Amino acid sequence: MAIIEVKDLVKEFVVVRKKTGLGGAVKSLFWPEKEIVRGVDGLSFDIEQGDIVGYIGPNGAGKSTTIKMLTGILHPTEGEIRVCGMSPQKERKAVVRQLGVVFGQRTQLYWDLRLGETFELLKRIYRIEDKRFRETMDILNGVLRIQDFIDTPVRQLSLGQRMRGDLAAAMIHDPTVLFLDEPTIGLDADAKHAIREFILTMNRERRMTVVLTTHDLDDVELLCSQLLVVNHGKLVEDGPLDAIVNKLSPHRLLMIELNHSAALPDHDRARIIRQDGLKVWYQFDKSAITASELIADLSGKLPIRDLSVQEPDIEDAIREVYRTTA
Ligand SMILES: Nc1ncnc2c1ncn2[C@@H]1O[C@H](COP(=O)(O)OP(=O)(O)OP(=O)(O)O)[C@@H](O)[C@H]1O
Repeated sequence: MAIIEVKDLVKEFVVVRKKTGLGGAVKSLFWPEKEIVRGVDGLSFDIEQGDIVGYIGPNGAGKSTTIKMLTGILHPTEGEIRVCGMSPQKERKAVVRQLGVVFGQRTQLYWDLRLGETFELLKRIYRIEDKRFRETMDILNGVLRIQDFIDTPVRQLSLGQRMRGDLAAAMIHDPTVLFLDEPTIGLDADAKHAIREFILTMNRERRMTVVLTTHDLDDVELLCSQLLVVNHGKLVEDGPLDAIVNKLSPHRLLMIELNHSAALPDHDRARIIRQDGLKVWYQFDKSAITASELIADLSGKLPIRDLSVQEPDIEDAIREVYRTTA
């Protein structure tokens, strides 16, 4: 079942073009030159319940604008949105009750409260039963280790602790969909690991749908079952990461190191693209032959000392999507 449905979504912003110089500034004041910028330009997609979806694109692609419309903060210029079957604009309160939202760059915690007090406050605001609250806190403690700093005032938390606190706070009311905007930005390896584990755990244990905006392709690779790639406000790719990478880079490389020099056999579904001393590289199309079939074919004909299969670089593939849709 699609938990998020987006159809022909458009968001336009009216911006005033400032003119240079004093005369220009006066002109802009009295005769502002307005221009319409399309932050989101006809997006349509569905997100299924229980998926972890990477919503990615270069700077200015329209990611934050989309998330703001999905969470009811901004009103679309055109198009339709359904989140959990409701309109985030018309039924904002009911939709918000189903959502957890975390922006990596901004905290939603109460600066002057201790972290634990914040959780208690949220428990009361959302009227969460004691038992459910304790269960949620147990899961959160297990993955995010918030017990270590639960009595620390929010203003004294490090960035990594604060982010763990923000994620935990977004979970207290047991949301159906979690929106995460750059959740690992600026964090060390340990904190990133904890946050990724947290996302996977909540998705597994509570079947939570996660929409993740990130520039960190490790997040995408480690977490996302589906990708939506946007550029200039338009959807340019939609599908699993593997499928997108395969489409853009269908070739794989098999590197073989020989024990001693030997005649190199040709293969009808692979071709030699490089040779360096006792090393040789065969390029093959994954859809035509698997790596193990190719290795089996070559192993009887070549004195193989070592081998490795080289997968295409994900960063190169994504950069290629951005470049070709720029
Ligand atoms: N309030 C606004 N007023 C005018 N233009 C805006 C406004 N908000 C966004 N835009 C424009 O809409 C486009 C999309 O911006 P958005 O912030 O959604 O991009 P993004 O993909 O989130 O970028 P980033 O990765 O840099 O955060 C940009 O051209 C931006 O300048």
